[in-house]
Amino acid sequence: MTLLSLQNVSKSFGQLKVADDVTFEVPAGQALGIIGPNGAGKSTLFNLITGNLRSDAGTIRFDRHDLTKAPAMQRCFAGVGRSFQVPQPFDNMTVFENLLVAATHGRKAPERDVQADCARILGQCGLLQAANQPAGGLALLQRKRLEMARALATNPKLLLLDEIAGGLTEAECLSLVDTIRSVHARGVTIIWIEHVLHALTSVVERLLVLNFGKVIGLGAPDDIMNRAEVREIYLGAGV
Ligand SMILES: Nc1ncnc2c1ncn2[C@@H]1O[C@H](COP(=O)(O)OP(=O)(O)OP(=O)(O)O)[C@@H](O)[C@H]1O
Repeated sequence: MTLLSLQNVSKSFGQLKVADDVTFEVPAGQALGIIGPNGAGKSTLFNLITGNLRSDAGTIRFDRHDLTKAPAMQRCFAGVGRSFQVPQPFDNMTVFENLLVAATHGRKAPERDVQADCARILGQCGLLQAANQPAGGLALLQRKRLEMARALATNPKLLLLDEIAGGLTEAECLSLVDTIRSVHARGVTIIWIEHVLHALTSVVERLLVLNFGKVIGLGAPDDIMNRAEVREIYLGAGV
């Protein structure tokens, strides 16, 4: 079953076309990676899927519903969850309280109904020890984990991860990859924008390449990375 489908989606900022006739589908249960140079329009694509930005043209369908014109909150209720490139937790709240806020608002559910699930998500994301610490005191890896945990607290069918491995050491990155794998193994569909390629390709089943807002490749990671056009655009001429 197709969970997410974009048909001919376009978006411009003035003269700059950041999504150019983008069409692709993501089957339920799959993990898709998105790569492309800086400024290619990757985060903008997430903003179009989540409703933080409205597309100029095209159709966005999710879980059999047309969400093209739906506001961000409605898409969250429908099951679209996301992490942001720069984590922005509520610094003065504890880690657990951060999850409760995401769960109660993201699911429209009373606190008593989401507490147990928030505790489970803390465990899954390796944050149980930090549950009662203020989020503002967390180191980068834990902030990234909290960013993902907050998205999971909304109970998403589709989880969008925006450069969640950026800035981590190799060991931190590998531990985060393990967590992402465990989330995927529970059946959550994932779209992951990432520059850390080895982390990305160790999780995703397909790669989509964006350049100047256009999809220039979509397929198995090995096939995509072996294409001359992709290597030139993404890794630099002559690679
Ligand atoms: N709200 C906005 N108004 C005007 N231009 C914008 C806006 N948001 C993004 N842009 C521009 O759109 C282009 C695509 O930005 P976007 O953040 O989607 O790229 P990206 O592929 O995610 O890049 P990176 O890998 O550096 O995160 C960039 O040139 C950016 O400066």
